[in-house]
Amino acid sequence: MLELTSISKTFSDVQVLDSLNLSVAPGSRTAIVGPSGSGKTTLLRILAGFETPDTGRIVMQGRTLFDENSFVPAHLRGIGFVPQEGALFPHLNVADNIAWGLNGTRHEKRQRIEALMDMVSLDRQLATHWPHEISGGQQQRVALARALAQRPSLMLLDEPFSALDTGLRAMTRKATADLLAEAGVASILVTHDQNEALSFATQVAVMRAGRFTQVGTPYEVYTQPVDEETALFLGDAVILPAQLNAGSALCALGEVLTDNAHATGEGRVMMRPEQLRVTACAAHESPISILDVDFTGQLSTLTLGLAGQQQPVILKTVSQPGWNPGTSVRIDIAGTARVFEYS
Ligand SMILES: Nc1ncnc2c1ncn2[C@@H]1O[C@H](COP(=O)(O)OP(=O)(O)OP(=O)(O)O)[C@@H](O)[C@H]1O
Repeated sequence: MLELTSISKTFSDVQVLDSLNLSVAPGSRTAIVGPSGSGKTTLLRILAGFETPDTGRIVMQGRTLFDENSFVPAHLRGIGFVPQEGALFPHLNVADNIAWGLNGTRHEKRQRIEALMDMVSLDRQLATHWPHEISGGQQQRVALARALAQRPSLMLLDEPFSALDTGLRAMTRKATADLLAEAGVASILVTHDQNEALSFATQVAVMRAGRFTQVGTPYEVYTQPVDEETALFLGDAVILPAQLNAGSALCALGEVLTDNAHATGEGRVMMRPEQLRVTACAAHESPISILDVDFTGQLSTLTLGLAGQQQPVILKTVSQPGWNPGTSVRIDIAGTARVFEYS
């Protein structure tokens, strides 16, 4: 439903977006994730029509929103926008915030406001409350209802959950994803939180310095990241030098199957912590030992000394009894390791 082609943008000689391409399917949820300053908000503002790209083309549902000859202004794009922290009008109550920009008679507006409040699971009694009288999660729902009031085909969400605390954040995120799915509205969420991106989206676009380094399903980008930086950005990873041998590799943790049947020679392999099972064993059974344990409850961070490797391996994993500095451990690897750069 949305096609971006070769979108570039420069601010005072600094290239902020560099030839971006992206397809968004009808009713799908895309997350754009990347470190601060990578250009996520600029892209969202370009899509909304608040900013103009230098070059490129934006087509939504067969209609060209931007190219060298055309520019459709923000209010005619049929795109909803939920900014960071909701940005409600403080001098309007909840109902008037939602009704902002709605046409129709008083009665029609009232019915629509109630339907929208039901849609985002807001108690109708809150209609007369002021933004400062409701919680952060409720404010986000009002902002969402206000954006949905325009019946958009596409919803843009700019870090909309960042001000909420962890539990409420996950709940609001899930409710928003469900709601958009039910309404059949495609959405693009911008976030620097990789867990949020993986959990919200059906498609994740990883952004770095104005480029998409990878676009794929959450599972693809997490398990098959294109490079080490992307791997580490999306979650914890153990990355080790290895001797590759067409489908397997020998690294400091032992022999491991790889996802690359062709790679041979020197290279590097990546494993996610959940692939590694650490079991205490007798000293003669393994050359790997625990140098340090940081117990934080469900998870512990282990610093492991590996024979033949100067750098210790840091591994965050589910806590087990009997882990102490000096304990020898065996590591069993599940699944395949991802191969990076090989000669
Ligand atoms: N109007 C502007 N004028 C000049 N530079 C700008 C403007 N808007 C953004 N930039 C610059 O463009 C770069 C990308 O900014 P952008 O806000 O898009 O990044 P971001 O990935 O959304 O970051 P964050 O996660 O911190 O919000 C930054 O270096 C920023 O300083």
